[in-house]
Formats: sequence, structure tokens, C-alpha cells
Amino acid sequence: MATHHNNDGDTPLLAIDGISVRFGGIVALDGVSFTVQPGQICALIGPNGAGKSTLFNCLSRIYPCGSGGIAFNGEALAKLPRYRMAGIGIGRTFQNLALFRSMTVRDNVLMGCHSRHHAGFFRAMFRLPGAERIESESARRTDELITFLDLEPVADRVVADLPFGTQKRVELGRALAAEPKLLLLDEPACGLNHEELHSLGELICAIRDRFGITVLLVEHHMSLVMGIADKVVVLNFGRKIAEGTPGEVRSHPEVIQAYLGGDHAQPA
Ligand SMILES: Nc1ncnc2c1ncn2[C@@H]1O[C@H](COP(=O)(O)OP(=O)(O)OP(=O)(O)O)[C@@H](O)[C@H]1O
Repeated sequence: MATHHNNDGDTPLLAIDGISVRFGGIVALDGVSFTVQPGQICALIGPNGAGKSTLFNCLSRIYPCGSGGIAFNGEALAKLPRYRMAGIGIGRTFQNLALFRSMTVRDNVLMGCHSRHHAGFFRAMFRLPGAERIESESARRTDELITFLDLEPVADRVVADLPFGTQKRVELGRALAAEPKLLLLDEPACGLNHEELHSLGELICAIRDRFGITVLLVEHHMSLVMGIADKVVVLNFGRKIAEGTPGEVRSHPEVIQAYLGGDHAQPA
């Protein structure tokens, strides 16, 4: 799979500029700004209700931003329709998994390839010129990802029959198949057992290192975040209260207060 760095290195891959979102009287996001550089693993953390999911949903164009803007690779996201997200290079996983449960692992990953090559899908359907090349390229990429994600033993099994942790890897495969530049991971550690959790950290780093994919993750699991993130952004009540390396945010007084003030775990 090709690495997708057509960025000069100075332009952030993702620039979130003063976004605010309201739900009635609730200010879910209040003027949040931060950037993610190409190749970074950036974690978005904060207590329950801090606005993390709302921000992810703005990025996926599920919610419109009330004010402010988001630029991806220098291009304003608001100008693009939602169905173009995979096409421009933003992929994501969901807390409750986005998979075709009655299909096999291989077919789920293959569907991910098609979500990028929209035209390829129609070419294949109508047997237009170029269809065979796209199909064989998709099959090759699917095989590569199945190996990368250690899914070979279950490649021809139906997804619904597999353990949750394995299904989560299939979902990652589906997202990676679309060759994203930016991968949004929504609580990837949620529901994983101890062993799976350990390999998840390594896997996320491998995704960045091997494919050059930039990662933005929302995660409550602090030891995972602190172990893999280059940069951590902390939200509380819709505001950004800190941003920096794991070491910097861990010792930030407002972060300590936000986590100790409620019944949440310490960010240590
Ligand atoms: N669709 C919605 N309608 C009304 N209020 C909402 C909606 N989505 C989120 N909110 C509110 O916006 C605030 C931020 O919620 P959000 O889900 O973004 O927080 P979060 O940081 O993702 O929390 P968690 O860690 O619990 O998932 C909360 O007060 C929440 O109740």
C-alpha cells in the first residue's frame, strides 16, 4: 500500500479552528482549536461529556460546526459532502463497529477498498474498462491488510461469529482499505481484554509507521494514550484546557483538576 504524504510537512494535515457546537442550551464545543501534523498520533481525552464525540462527529460531517472551521490538508471540510470523506482521505472506526455482520472478514475489508474507489465499484458492476485492474488491486490490498492485522485464520469466516476484539480489527481493516491519510479511532480500546489492549497500542503505531497514516483517537484508556500519543489534547466542558506531550498534559494543573474533580480516573 502506498504512503500518502502529499503534504509539504509544514501544513497541518488537520486544522481545527475555533469550532463551537451547541445543542439547545448546552455548549458541547466552545471555540476549540488545535492542529494535527502529518504522521502524528494525536489523542483527544477528557472526562465524560467533555465534547470528544461531538468533535469527532464534526470531523465526520455528522454534525455541522456552529461556528469556526475545519481544514483537512489545507481544504475546508465544510465545502465537501459527507459521502466524499473516504474519497478525500478521512477514515474512521466507530465505538459500536461499522461492519457488515453477515459478510466474511475478507469481503468487509474489500468493501473498504470500494468506498474509496467509488468509480471502481461501478466499473466492476457494469464491466467497464479498467474494472479488472481495480479489482485485482483491491484484492491484493485486502490480502495485505488481512496479513497485517493477523486475520488470516478467520479471513473466510462471517464477522458476526467472531469475538469482539477480532471484529474491531476487521473494522480497522475496512477503514485502512480505503487508504486514509487521517484515521479517526473512536475509543478503540473499549471492550478489549488485557492482551488485546497491549497489542492495540503496537498496532496503532504500526499503522502510522508502515502506511504513514496520521491518527486522531478518542480514548479513555490512559495508559494506552500516554504510551502511544505524540500529542494529547484535553477537553473539559467543551473547552480545550491543555495540549502537549503526554508528559506535559499529565502534570498540567487544570487537567489534574478536571480528572480529580469528578469521579474519573487520573490521567497518569
Ligand atoms: N445530539 C445531542 N443532543 C443534545 N446534546 C448532546 C448531543 N450530543 C452531545 N450532547 C451533549 O454535548 C456535551 C458533549 O457530549 P459528547 O458526547 O461530545 O462528550 P464526550 O466527551 O464524547 O463524552 P463521553 O466520554 O461520555 O463519550 C454533553 O453535555 C452531551 O450531553
